[in-house]
Amino acid sequence: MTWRSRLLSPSGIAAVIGVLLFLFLTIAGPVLFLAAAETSNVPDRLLAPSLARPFGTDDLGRDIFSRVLVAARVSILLTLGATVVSTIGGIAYGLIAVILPRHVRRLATGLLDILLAFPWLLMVLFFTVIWGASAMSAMFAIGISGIPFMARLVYNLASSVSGRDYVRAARVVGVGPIGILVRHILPNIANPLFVNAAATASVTLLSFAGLSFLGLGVQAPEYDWGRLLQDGITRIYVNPLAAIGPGIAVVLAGLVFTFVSEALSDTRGGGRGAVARRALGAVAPTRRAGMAATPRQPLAVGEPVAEIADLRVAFATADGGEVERVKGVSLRILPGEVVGIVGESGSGKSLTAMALAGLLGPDARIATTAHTFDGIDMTRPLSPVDRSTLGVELGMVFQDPLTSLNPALTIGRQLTEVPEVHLKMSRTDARAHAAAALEAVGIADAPRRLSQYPHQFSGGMRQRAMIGQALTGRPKLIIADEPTTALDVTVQRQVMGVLRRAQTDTGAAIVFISHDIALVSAFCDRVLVMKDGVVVEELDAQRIREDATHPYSRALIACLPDMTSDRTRPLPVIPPDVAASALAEEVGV
Ligand SMILES: Nc1ncnc2c1ncn2[C@@H]1O[C@H](COP(=O)(O)OP(=O)(O)OP(=O)(O)O)[C@@H](O)[C@H]1O
Repeated sequence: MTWRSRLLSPSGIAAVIGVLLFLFLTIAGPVLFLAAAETSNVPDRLLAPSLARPFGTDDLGRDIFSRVLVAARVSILLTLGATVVSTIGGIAYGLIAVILPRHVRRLATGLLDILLAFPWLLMVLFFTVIWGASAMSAMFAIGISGIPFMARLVYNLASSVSGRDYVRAARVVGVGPIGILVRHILPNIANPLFVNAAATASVTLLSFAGLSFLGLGVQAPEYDWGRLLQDGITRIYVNPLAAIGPGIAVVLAGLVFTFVSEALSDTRGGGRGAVARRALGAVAPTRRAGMAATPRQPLAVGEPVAEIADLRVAFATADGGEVERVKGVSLRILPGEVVGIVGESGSGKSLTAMALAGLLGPDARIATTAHTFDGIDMTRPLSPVDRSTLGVELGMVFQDPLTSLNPALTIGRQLTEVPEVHLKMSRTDARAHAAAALEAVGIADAPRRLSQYPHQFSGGMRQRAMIGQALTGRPKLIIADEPTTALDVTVQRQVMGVLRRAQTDTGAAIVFISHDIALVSAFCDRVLVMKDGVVVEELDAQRIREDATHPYSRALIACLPDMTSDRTRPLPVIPPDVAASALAEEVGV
């Protein structure tokens, strides 16, 4: 839903009217109503409600309605102040916790959990008692007591985003932790944070009213709605409106905060986009001292563009052990070569490809005897120059472009990153370059499309935009991890055509991962068949039917229908037990 349609919805209109009303009261209330609110007029004391004085007068003859209007400024400013304290504190704590090393992070989240288990109101009372009863100390007490809740929310949201493909991809091209947080994580969690902050504001308002009512908030002669409530409660049986009036103000302001929170929720590209735009300056390749760039030399004839030898990838198990998911895979990709990897789900295809790109997370335990990309030794810590080379020469196309394109940034912003940051182009040149890349993958009206967000693209267009992103550099290798699995057959053909054209235009090598052995053999030069973390067979793509000898490869091929297949019969399936025992014999695992 766009901002426009949100604002025109009933809750949007209510939010706008409410915000304008309370804004007016905050600015003009004390100017317009101060005289009636604060001038004592003893002959008029304790008057009953009337048209002229809707809530009656207090024991000094002051108009209670005017006092409620004047109190709006203090009540709302204190509420906003406390909300800002808890929001900023929570965002800072939550985001810093996400980038801490694992053990310190556990401590930080453990502390949060302890604070969250502690009753919130007790914490507020604790701080107000320590700092003394005043409006400011109440504001900080409420604000600080709200930090753990906000920090937990930020931490959870940021953790869920930090594992996304686009964050991993940003890491590999050298965006530092602060850049990742500000540019890729914060914009994607900003929307729920805004919503939560607005919703928290109504609770904060009630807390202020409560504290002032208890005599721990705003002190006389100052007054907010809570204090007025306290003054009126003593006469509740004589003049109920003296207490109900300030209560109505609290309820109305709370409703406005709730409407604002509803209007903020579910808007795309607005709140998040705004934060993203403000954050654009945060993109910078990480500079690490003491790391020499690998000297750049053209590849010798026959030298692979990427190579990984005896790759083993393991993960820790809950019982403290380790489970190996990739068991000694070796892969050598020559310039311009198209290599397919097929295998059942969980056979280790993606792990192998991610390891090749240096994109596996810190939870993966990786061992290799050699790992190079275009002459860069990937087993060493990479220098900023190496990372820049990777950003320009390595393209990734993932299965789900919705998780690999950053939803908070326009397509243009994402496609100009490599030309601007790594190819050092000016913003205008980078945009023209990105538009050309979009056109190269068959997206019409590219300049306009660059200003759109990923959700405004169809699935096939998003996938083509991902391929276009790879083309904005000078790709030597494109890793396409099941790029067509989520697409229907027609769109699948278009995307395969675009990938093929990208390969012939740039001369890049491609590693193409799929479950679909027919698709892989039609597209690739060579096919690796994987099962249970092992490459069980390597075949010439043109001759897989003739050359396949391994039982698992033969079983995969047997599942393919051909001109002689009886279409009235169900397709054969690979019996798991038979295949497993045959494999055990074959590969000795
Ligand atoms: N971060 C992780 N932690 C623990 N196990 C993991 C992790 N990532 C992958 N695995 C496991 O490693 C195995 C291989 O995963 P991988 O993603 O390479 O499979 P795949 O062959 O690409 O499968 P699919 O075709 O379904 O994507 C799977 O059993 C998976 O559960």
